[in-house]
Amino acid sequence: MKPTVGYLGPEGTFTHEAACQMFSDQAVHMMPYPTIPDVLSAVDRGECTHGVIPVENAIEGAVNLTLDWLIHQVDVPIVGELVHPITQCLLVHPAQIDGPKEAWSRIISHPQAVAQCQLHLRHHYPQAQVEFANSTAEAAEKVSRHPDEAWIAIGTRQAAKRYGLHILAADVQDFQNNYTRFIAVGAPLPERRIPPGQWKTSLCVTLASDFPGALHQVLATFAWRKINLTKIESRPTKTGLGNYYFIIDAEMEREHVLLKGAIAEIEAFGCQVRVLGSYPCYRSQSVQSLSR
Ligand SMILES: O=C(O)C(=O)C[C@]1(C(=O)O)C=C[C@@H](O)C=C1
Repeated sequence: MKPTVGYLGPEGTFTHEAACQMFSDQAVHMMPYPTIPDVLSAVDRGECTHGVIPVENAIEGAVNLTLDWLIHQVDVPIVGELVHPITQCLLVHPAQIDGPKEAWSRIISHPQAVAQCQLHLRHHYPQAQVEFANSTAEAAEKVSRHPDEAWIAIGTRQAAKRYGLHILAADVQDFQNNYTRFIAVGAPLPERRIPPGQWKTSLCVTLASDFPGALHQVLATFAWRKINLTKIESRPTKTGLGNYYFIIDAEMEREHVLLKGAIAEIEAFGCQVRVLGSYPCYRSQSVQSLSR
């Protein structure tokens, strides 16, 4: 049976681009879901073998919804990562392109996309109201259904094609080098033709309470073994003010003797460690040929 890959849809999202890249070497069934929790729940209850969701953006930082759902709501391992370039485009209905710049009344997109372009939007469209959507492609699809409205969606070039929209401006994010890290969750990823750039293990560490210097101690455990950490993020445990988990990404396989030793040492001084996944990391090749 073909693997089923759930992703944050509809077709034409950045997540869709990332999912097509991750599974470009094999026949899979692509299944769009309207929200990140829907993707994760579908994998958790076995409706999909895999799920692809965003986890971190170079401009806006962590996608908290993804982290919180992985920690609190589901038990699905991270099995792969893809770093994918993000080019934000302003997409409008072809019936509206001749109007004056001041006439654009609404800008619709995913909150992450709006945040990545906020300076551009303030400068060029200060009059426009912002409306949030579940994804950039959902916004594009909405604009396509309203030919009489002077609305702008922020999204992908692929969404312009799929929903018959005109690209008013491309590359409108406020900073160049805009990349998003996407993760695959669920069953192990089939081997890809291109070798991974690196291997990471994501850990969720709960510090021992009333232990001065606990975080320092945790970090020292990695430092003296020379284990490279690529990210550390704190998220509330949701049990009270000031209580946090630390999500730590280490550049090493879970089975490596040094990482096993580090985890054992952290647990020995009273902290809890949950392995969220140990996985290969890839970079996007090209986003031109996305046809699934
Ligand atoms: O809405 C989309 O197109 C998505 O894939 C979501 C998402 C995100 O949540 O970060 C993905 C990449 C971009 O950073 C903007 C939006």
